[in-house]
Order: sequence, then structure tokens, then C-alpha cells
Amino acid sequence: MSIILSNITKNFGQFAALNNIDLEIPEGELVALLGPSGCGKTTLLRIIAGLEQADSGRVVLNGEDKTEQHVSHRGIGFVFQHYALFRHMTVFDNIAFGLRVKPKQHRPSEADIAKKVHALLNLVQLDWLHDRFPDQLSGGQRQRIALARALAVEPEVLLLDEPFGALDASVRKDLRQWLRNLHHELNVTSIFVTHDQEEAMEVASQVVVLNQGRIEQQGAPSDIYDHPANAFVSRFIGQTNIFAPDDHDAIWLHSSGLPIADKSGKTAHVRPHDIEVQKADDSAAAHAVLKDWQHLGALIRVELVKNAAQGEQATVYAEMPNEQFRRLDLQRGDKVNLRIRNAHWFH
Ligand SMILES: Nc1ncnc2c1ncn2[C@@H]1O[C@H](COP(=O)(O)OP(=O)(O)OP(=O)(O)O)[C@@H](O)[C@H]1O
Repeated sequence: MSIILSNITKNFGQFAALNNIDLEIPEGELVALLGPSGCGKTTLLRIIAGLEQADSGRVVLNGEDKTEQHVSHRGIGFVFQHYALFRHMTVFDNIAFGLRVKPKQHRPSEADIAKKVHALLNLVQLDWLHDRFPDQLSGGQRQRIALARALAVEPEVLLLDEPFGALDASVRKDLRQWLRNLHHELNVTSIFVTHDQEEAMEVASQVVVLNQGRIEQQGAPSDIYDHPANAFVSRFIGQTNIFAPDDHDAIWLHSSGLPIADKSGKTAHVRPHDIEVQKADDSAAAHAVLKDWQHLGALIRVELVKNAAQGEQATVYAEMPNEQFRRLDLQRGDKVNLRIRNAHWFH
């Protein structure tokens, strides 16, 4: 089901939670609503669901205006962070619930319900837990069962509010991968809310970045990362070094290979992987001193202290593959030269 939101506005008293939101989501996408706490992500999700009414604007699902329609008529499934399963019901009965409460004329037979529940349990790879109660499951297993329960009634849109928020890091990582695979299999238009940019980038086919009730940018993860629309997005997604080319920085940036003509009043945003580090031959003119480094898995993050005026101690971060770092054979305190390959300039 495709989703079109036009001109959605929502105020809570004097506070504008959402400002003129226009958003189009084609059928079959897996979309992340990403932004800092309080930016309006959950409010927007609730408006799409019909759990909250917008003050103005339209919600169009599959070409039909559903703005005035009740949540139960929108064909939407939910998974919330603390959406408890029914504790007194087995896993099987939890998943069957939505089918068993259907009006008689739409309700499948018990045999068909059993077939469907087992198929869903196989899909979330937990059929062996079908007769357990929710208290006998891990957090990650409970979330997968909650997802199976939401899918049981064949929703046309799946909405997930911080679905993995309460779980520890390694379980979250597994579930991200798993959700993406599941989405490939089912292709249900899905929107999930997260404040974790890594999660959004890893799972979603489209990312919508929200800030203070407005959309800052929408695009594929690589678009957002490589072509941030503004300073907010650049800072929010991934790590970035920010340089304001005042007198001293202007010379420093210029000698690091970054042209700064016509950039007055702007700041340069440089991704750590766009900074190349070389051992300095002429230590007097070196750009920076190596302070420390951290292992980020396949990459090393290098912490450098910029050679700045009047003892200023600005830190610059660069990233490179492990192998390259080993070849440079650097020690703490070594002088280095930098070459900036790319920058985005913003006011
Ligand atoms: N019922 C309400 N009454 C008053 N203010 C509200 C209400 N619901 C939300 N808000 C406010 O609207 C803003 C957006 O809230 P929302 O829950 O959509 O943010 P969010 O981006 O999901 O945040 P978080 O990541 O912290 O969950 C917040 O400032 C919140 O305090």
C-alpha cells in the first residue's frame, strides 16, 4: 500500500509537534523515521495509523483518503516497543488472537488458523516455542512474536515504533538483519521509528530525517550520508568534522587541499573517511599530531590534534582501513599531514 501525507500539522496546545509534513512512500518500501527525541516521529506514526488526528492535512493510503477513517478500517498492523503480548495466552494463542476475533463471516476455521499461525511461527523462526507463555521468552523472541501477531491479519502497512528499543545491542543487531530479510520476503510497506541512525541506515530502504516537527531530508541511506541536505542532517547522520574557515583555519584547510574560495560565512563538514593521513617529513609544517586511535571493526578511527594558532586544541577525526593504518606505522605524538578529499559546505 502506498502512503501519501500532505500538509500534516499537529499542535499540542501552543506547541507545534508537526509542521506541514509532506511525505510520499511508494508501496513496498521499508522506511525509517529518524530524528532526535521529541522531533515528532511517534506522533507522525500515530497519525498514519489513525490513533491520533492531525489538526490539518490528509492521509491517503493506496490512493484513498483515509483521514477521517477509524484505525480499525485502515488495514494497518502495529508493533510497539512495549507492546506486551497477552501474558495469560500461549505464543500460539497470541498470534491467533487477531484472526479469532474477526467477525464470523470473515473468520477462518480453527484448522486454517492453526495452519496460518504455524506458517507465521516458521517465518519468524520460532515454531518450537508455540506452546510457551510470553514470560518464558527472551526480549528478542517476544518482539518476533509481536511481529508475527501483527502480520497474522495480513496488514497492508506495518508500523513499528522503536521495535527493538528495549533490547541489548547484540540482539538488536540480529533483529535488524532479520527484519530486513523478512521485509524482502513479504514486501509489506513498513515504517519504523528510531532515534538510532545506525539502525535506520542499516535496515531501511528510505530514511526520513525529522527535526522539530519538520522533514529535513528523505532519501536512500547512501543519499542521506553522501549528500546531506543541510548542516543538521550532516551532523545527525554519521560522524563529521566541522571547520569554520576563519583566518587560521583558512590557511590550514587550504594547505590540506580544500579550496575555500567563495565560502565566506559557511562551515565545511568533512567525513572522517574523507581525510587522508600521511606521515609528515617536514615536522615544522605538519597539519596535526596523532593523539590516539580506536578500533571500529574493519576501520580505525584516528584522533588528531590540529596544529592550531595560540595553543588551540581542536580534535579532528579520520578513518581508514586497519591495513592502511598498520602500513603508516604511526605512534602517539607523531606529526602527520592531512589531505581533505571532499567537504560539504553549509550556512
Ligand atoms: N499528548 C501530548 N500532549 C502534549 N504534548 C505531546 C503529546 N504527545 C507528544 N507531545 C509532544 O510532541 C513532541 C513530539 O512527540 P513525539 O512522541 O512524536 O516525539 P518522538 O520524536 O517520537 O520522540 P521520542 O524519540 O522521544 O519518542 C514532543 O515534544 C512531545 O512532548
